[in-house]
Amino acid sequence: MRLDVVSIFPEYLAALDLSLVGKAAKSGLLDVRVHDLRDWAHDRHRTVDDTPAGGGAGMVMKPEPWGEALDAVAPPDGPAQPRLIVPTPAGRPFTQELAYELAAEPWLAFACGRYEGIDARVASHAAERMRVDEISIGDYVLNGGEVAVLVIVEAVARLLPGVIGNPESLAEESHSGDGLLEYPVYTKPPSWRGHDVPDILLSGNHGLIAKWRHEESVRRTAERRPDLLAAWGAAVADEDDAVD
Ligand SMILES: NCc1ccc(-c2ccccc2)nc1
Repeated sequence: MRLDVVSIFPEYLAALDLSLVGKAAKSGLLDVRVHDLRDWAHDRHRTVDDTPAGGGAGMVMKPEPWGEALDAVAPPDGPAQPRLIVPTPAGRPFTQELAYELAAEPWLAFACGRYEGIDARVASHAAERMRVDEISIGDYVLNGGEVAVLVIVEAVARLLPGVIGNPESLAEESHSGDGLLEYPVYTKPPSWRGHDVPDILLSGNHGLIAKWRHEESVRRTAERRPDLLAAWGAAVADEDDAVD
């Protein structure tokens, strides 16, 4: 997979050289290219923003540098086009399902907005030649899209074959397998500062351990994410109906 990121703070994306994503890049599983939007701002001050049309507070990112940047990253007459991801509070929610969808793409490009956002014509013009997804990683406002890109890239990269050591661990995670939150995990020592590992986990009875873990997932989901529990309950009911 090729990943391009365009930002006015390219150094923010240095984290992509670390850990899991960094290893995937070094092993050739990922081809990560970070670009400075100001390389396509040609005035003396390399200006990338201007006042909002219609007035209002803050500044908006100008379309011209973005248009040139996207043309340079993904030439319009090129053999292929990337799927363009634009992190924004106004986007559709980023989910594990969408992470799997993006992990199947050969080429992703990320546009990191700053200020009040990017002139809307950048996305609509790009959509004339590439798929454009405006994506939100949650209902809060950041100062820019870079942090969201790090979140999306990590969630996607770890799904790529060969990136994480044990693919089996993907199945038991929260938001992956059965739609419930993950059960609590423990390791040694059996007792630590007066807190003990639940006895069942030391019993060696794998059937009872699996039952306890499922019950803990259901308990946690009910406590923290009743929305997910409702969806899980409906899915289980559908499965039961299908079997009947
Ligand atoms: N859903 C998280 C998120 C993503 C992007 C932004 C953002 C803020 C300012 C400018 C451009 C993007 N804020 C929140």
